[in-house]
Amino acid sequence: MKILRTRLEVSNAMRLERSKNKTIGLVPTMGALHNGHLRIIEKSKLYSDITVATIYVNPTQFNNSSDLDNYPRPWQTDLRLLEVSGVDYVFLPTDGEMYPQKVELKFDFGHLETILEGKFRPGHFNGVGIIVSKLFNIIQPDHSYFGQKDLQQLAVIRRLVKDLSYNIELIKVPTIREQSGLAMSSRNVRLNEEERRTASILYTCLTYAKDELLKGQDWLVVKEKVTAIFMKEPLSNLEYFELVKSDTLEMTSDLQVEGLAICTAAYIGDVRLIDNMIIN
Ligand SMILES: Nc1ncnc2c1ncn2[C@@H]1O[C@H](COP(=O)(O)OP(=O)(O)OP(=O)(O)O)[C@@H](O)[C@H]1O
Ligand SMILES: CC(C)(CO)[C@@H](O)C(=O)[O-]
Ligand code: BAL
Repeated sequence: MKILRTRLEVSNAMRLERSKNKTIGLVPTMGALHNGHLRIIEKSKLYSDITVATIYVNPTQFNNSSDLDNYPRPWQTDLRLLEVSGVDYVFLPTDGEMYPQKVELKFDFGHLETILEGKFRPGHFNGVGIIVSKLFNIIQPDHSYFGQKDLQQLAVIRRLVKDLSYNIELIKVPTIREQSGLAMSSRNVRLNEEERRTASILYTCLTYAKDELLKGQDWLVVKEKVTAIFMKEPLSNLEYFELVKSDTLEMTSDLQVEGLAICTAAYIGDVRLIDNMIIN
């Protein structure tokens, strides 16, 4: 595994691989790697000839400075995990390398900016759009891999690829969970034991709601019951629990729509977690 720290090192390495007719798979991450990331890398290794993982905690996508300060950064462990998982290259840039100057560019992702994560994390998707475009431009991958856990992020990036005519195939990897159902997430390391037990409430409510909807229960009734479950749990604070179209993320309450998902975000203690579940 080669560690690349500058844009120049990346473009030289990628030029070499392309001259050998290798396809390039990009796995963007913010580090603090877990089995969700490792599953994405496995998928890339199966489908792309060369796998490039990136580790960069992108400041422009954080709408909350204490979230940025507290984001875990166990780089040495991450590098060991990447080495063992057989990644070919890891790009580990500094802030100066990614942002040699302040970016004032603004994306407009339409309704995706005003609902769910877009609504609760103002500016977040603009920052994601900026960093993902930069990574696409620097690495120029054939394929890029993203987790289903960040379903709205995937919809944003799908739009970015279309709107900016990137010739990149996006590949979605299903959510990997702990035994309790809790979706693996780098922020889980900030949960204490009691919070970690409580955090499975997201998965429990998603599966409960899915079962109820599949039995034909009305969405608004289900949502009210789930809200009541969260209200009874003092360590939790529900931000949203919404039924959406899984490709565009538009909100709906129409169970006849094909391709539905439920998306949720909640604080457990002071850690904000997100999750989602495909319904049909
Ligand atoms: N449990 C998971 N299963 C599958 N993919 C995941 C999972 N968790 C994260 N990913 C994906 O890994 C990629 C990198 O995500 P990131 O480094 O932000 O990790 P994270 O666990 O989502 O961290 P956090 O949610 O705390 O920011 C993204 O495409 C994300 O969707
Ligand atoms: C795609 C990403 C690496 C961009 O910083 C981040 O949003 C993430 O880890 O999901
Ligand atoms: N995994 C999503 C990145 C973020 O929460 O900022």
